[in-house]
Amino acid sequence: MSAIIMSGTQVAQQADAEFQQRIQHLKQRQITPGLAVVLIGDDPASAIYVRNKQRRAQKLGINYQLHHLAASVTQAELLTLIQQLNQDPDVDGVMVQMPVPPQIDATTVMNTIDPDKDVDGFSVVNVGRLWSGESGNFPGTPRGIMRLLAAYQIHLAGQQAVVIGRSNIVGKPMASLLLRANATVTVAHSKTRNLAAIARQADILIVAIGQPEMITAQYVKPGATVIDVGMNHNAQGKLVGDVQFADVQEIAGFITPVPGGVGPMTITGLLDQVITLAEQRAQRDDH
Ligand SMILES: Nc1nc2c(c(=O)[nH]1)N[C@@H](CN(C=O)c1ccc(C(=O)N[C@@H](CCC(=O)O)C(=O)O)cc1)CN2
Repeated sequence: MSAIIMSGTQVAQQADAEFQQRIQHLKQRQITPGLAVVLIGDDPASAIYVRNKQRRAQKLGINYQLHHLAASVTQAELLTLIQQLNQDPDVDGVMVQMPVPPQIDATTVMNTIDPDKDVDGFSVVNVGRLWSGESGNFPGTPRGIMRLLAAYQIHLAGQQAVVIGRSNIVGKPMASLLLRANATVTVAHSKTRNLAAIARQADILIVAIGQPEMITAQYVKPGATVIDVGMNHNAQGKLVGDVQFADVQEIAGFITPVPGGVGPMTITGLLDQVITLAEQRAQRDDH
């Protein structure tokens, strides 16, 4: 039997309907959520992702600022811009699109963004909040995946979850959010031995390794939920995930497609976070 396909596109549309209502409430109180995105250089994939964010944010009535900087921008120039955005009362969330060019130290940049405007949740303050179970800003992709799992009523408590990939953007925060939802979590990576055997234990398998179509049916337990975070171009130039979709959909219970799976949910996770920050601003105004 073929897996149920988890449509990020559809769940993102449903989320936008909820976001519209939340934004309407804010606007009744003269507050418009504000998002500032900093894009450095001309990486074609980043340009597509930023355009997708802009389209959705503007459709919802979010005040969207794009700061497109030259690939040669200096670290000092970038930090000056971030400090200006930190001070701007109309900006609720600030993010710098990754990856950044080699002269930029991404860690310093992330930790220069005010933690309460760090909409990506990449700063050490928000990473600490995430792992210590506090509320804070958490990265968009794992947040979006949690919403997608909830939309398809995938039970998490007590389930075996295996996250393949240990990046700060996806793997580590994903593991933390699954742990917070009471899943039993294993994080595997490029040095993991017997990867297929470990992956086959998963009721929920999250794959974020950046290796086109590496995960075949032999890595998947029958009936498992498979979430593919990969976004790669294969030899024919086609956009594919880290999972061999045609092969794995024959064995999985649920599976995300690429495109139309995790990508739209990443933007949903981000927009949810921006609106939440604007709601917090409204609460502060009340006091
Ligand atoms: N500062 C950040 N940088 C990056 C993040 C992030 O969360 N914060 N994540 C990724 C890129 N990303 C968000 O920024 C992102 C990736 C993919 C999509 C998306 O809409 N994908 C579409 C396909 C798009 C295409 O045609 O290529 C889909 O999957 O359907 C949106 C955002 C790295 N950088």
